[in-house]
Amino acid sequence: MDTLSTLIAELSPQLQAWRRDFHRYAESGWFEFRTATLVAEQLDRLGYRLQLGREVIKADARMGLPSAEALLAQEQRAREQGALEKWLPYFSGGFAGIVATLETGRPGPTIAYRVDMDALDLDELLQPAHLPFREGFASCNSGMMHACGHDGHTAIGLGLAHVFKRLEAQLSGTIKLIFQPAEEGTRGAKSMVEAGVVDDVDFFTATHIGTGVPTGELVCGSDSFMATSKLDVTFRGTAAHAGAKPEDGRNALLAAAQATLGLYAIPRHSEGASRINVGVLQAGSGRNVIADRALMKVETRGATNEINEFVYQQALNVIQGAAQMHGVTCDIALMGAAQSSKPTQPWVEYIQRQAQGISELRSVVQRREQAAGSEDATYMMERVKAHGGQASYVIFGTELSAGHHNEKFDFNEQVMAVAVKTLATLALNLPSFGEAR
Ligand SMILES: O=C(O)C[C@H](NC(=O)Cc1c[nH]c2ccccc12)C(=O)O
Repeated sequence: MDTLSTLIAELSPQLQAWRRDFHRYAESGWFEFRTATLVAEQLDRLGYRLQLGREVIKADARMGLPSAEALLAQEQRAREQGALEKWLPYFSGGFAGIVATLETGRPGPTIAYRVDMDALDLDELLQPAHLPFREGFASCNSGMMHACGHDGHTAIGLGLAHVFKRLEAQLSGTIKLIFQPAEEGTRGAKSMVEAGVVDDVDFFTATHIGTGVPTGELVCGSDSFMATSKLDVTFRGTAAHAGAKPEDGRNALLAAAQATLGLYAIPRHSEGASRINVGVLQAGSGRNVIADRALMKVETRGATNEINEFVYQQALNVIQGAAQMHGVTCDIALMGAAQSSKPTQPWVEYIQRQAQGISELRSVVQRREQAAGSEDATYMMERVKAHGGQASYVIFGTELSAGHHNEKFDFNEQVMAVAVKTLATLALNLPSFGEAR
């Protein structure tokens, strides 16, 4: 066995232990306080140069930030669950982002890896049929569950940190490990980009596990993420007696209902796919009261930024029009956004060549069209590309016990070792980038 394989074999139980710990203490977007302190501690012990919190997250570029009270309550919850006091102040207030840098001292490019750390707003299934429950690592935080594999991504990031440190003598240039908060709802990446974390990156790779890709398969360039905008809309009207004085009311419920139908009537676009979804609609307070308040959670998507922008602008018109129709006000808050992006071909081909040497991978696919999902890593990819760098988004296939964002979601943990091995190889062989195939 070569050194890398030996190292990975030694690391495997640790990958599982990290993953299970993060899974058990699942933390939703902007609440990743405990997770981030444990990650920082590991990286610090290994000797990485750390940039934490506000240094890597631009405060006013954060989207969909929970209330200050919620952030404070969750920080306290994290403290009670073993968050490390030493690191907590850096992340306080919704700043759980980390960039760990390894300068090898030898000339060479900067290669960066991005993983995300957040859980979903979902209750995990607490029944013996579900392996995480059976084995005692189901989420102990109600309404928060790692149902998209980010617990595995975080463990993979730590695994890479260990491997690079052990094989430092074989590396050149600079390695950057980026641990991002709040990917769900596409809220966190932009704030890291605006803090400049990828401005010096020559080669960038974001990683996901699962997403329907079969076990043992690697997609080297996940294609065509949709641009997206996430909106919270609040309609405010006037409550009134529904029998005695309905004419005094200003009906927020009707405005929201009207807006919902209008949103789904936004035209398709000749140049590519688009999506609209009203995922939440809440209104009213009582049967005989004209509803004075309504909340809508909406998302738009488009195959290109332009198509998403078209849907988004139409959506604003529909919402404002519906509000005007019923004499109510509307507040529209942008809660998240992502761009469309495609990986750069030379980097995809390099990843493919490297992956062909990884015996654990049974199938290496150059590109795969995404099934109309979105990802805010696209902000990082586009920034790297704008500076002349190379970027891709890779997917390591793994068997799943249920689909992503489902309360029975779980993955085969062996995928983590395969991912660490493949991703580490990209940096170890980087001097061969650009060589003839
Ligand atoms: O827009 C978001 O909130 C991001 C979220 N992102 C993902 O779910 C990641 C993802 C992208 N494509 C797939 C396909 C299957 C599972 C997961 C994904 C989405 O598209 O709803």
